[in-house]
Amino acid sequence: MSLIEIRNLKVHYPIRGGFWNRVVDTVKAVDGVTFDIEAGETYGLVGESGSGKSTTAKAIIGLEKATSGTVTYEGKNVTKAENRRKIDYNRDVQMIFQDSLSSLNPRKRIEDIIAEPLRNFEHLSKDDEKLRVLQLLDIVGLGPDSLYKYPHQFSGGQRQRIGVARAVATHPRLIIADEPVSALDLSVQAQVLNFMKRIQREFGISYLFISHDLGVVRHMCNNIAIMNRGRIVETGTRDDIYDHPMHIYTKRLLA
Ligand SMILES: Nc1ncnc2c1ncn2[C@@H]1O[C@H](COP(=O)(O)OP(=O)(O)OP(=O)(O)O)[C@@H](O)[C@H]1O
Repeated sequence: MSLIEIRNLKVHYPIRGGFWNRVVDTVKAVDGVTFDIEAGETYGLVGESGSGKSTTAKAIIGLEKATSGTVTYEGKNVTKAENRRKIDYNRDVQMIFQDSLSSLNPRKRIEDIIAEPLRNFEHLSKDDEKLRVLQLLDIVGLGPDSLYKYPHQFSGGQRQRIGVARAVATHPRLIIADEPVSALDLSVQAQVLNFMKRIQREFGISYLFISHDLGVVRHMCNNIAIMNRGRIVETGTRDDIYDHPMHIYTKRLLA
């Protein structure tokens, strides 16, 4: 059994228009996507802008409703919100976003931002909570003086580390990282990616790693799926995809 199994997942958006506001068309953002992620691996989801990567991620974590298909986590069907609530899914599966400035609440101090998932899922005393937040900051290489600062007081790379600290706060099994380094300078990208790898080794986390950047994916991922127009057109190991691409779309991406 894999950690998570995605089967024939579809997310279709109705487009409404005209005087009666009827459904005039549908956007098939995700149109029948199937893949598995094993415990401890980094699974890459690659494709151009608009191919449906983010929508796939949101449907897996429950930010977007699946039109059809299933998501099975440790053998349990978590496609519906009520089933996700029954097990620890919302604690076990966390997300890191591309744009840390808009995904971190600008009015909250770093202490509160990182403590938020702890407050939702664990009921720690004030002292224990602060200790955990300090440990998490330390893990991502930030000092105790960060506690009382606000997101805008950090660089993009530091903010991404704060996003990583928040994501690992509840000891998740899977982190969905949607273009986690795309907004960063090359030198800072490497730093954040190496952090993510270290945390993966230390905590035994799996990643669903979403990117349009094939260099970054090659550095990070064991298995890769290539997405185009809402569908997966090719899957394989890193070597399969980079050394022997089969699909014309994959060849084009690599070129
Ligand atoms: N709420 C929505 N309503 C209608 N269409 C949507 C909605 N969200 C996404 N789409 C469309 O679904 C398609 C897939 O979008 P998605 O954001 O998943 O792609 P992506 O591969 O993640 O691209 P990017 O890297 O640019 O975010 C796009 O054509 C997009 O315009």
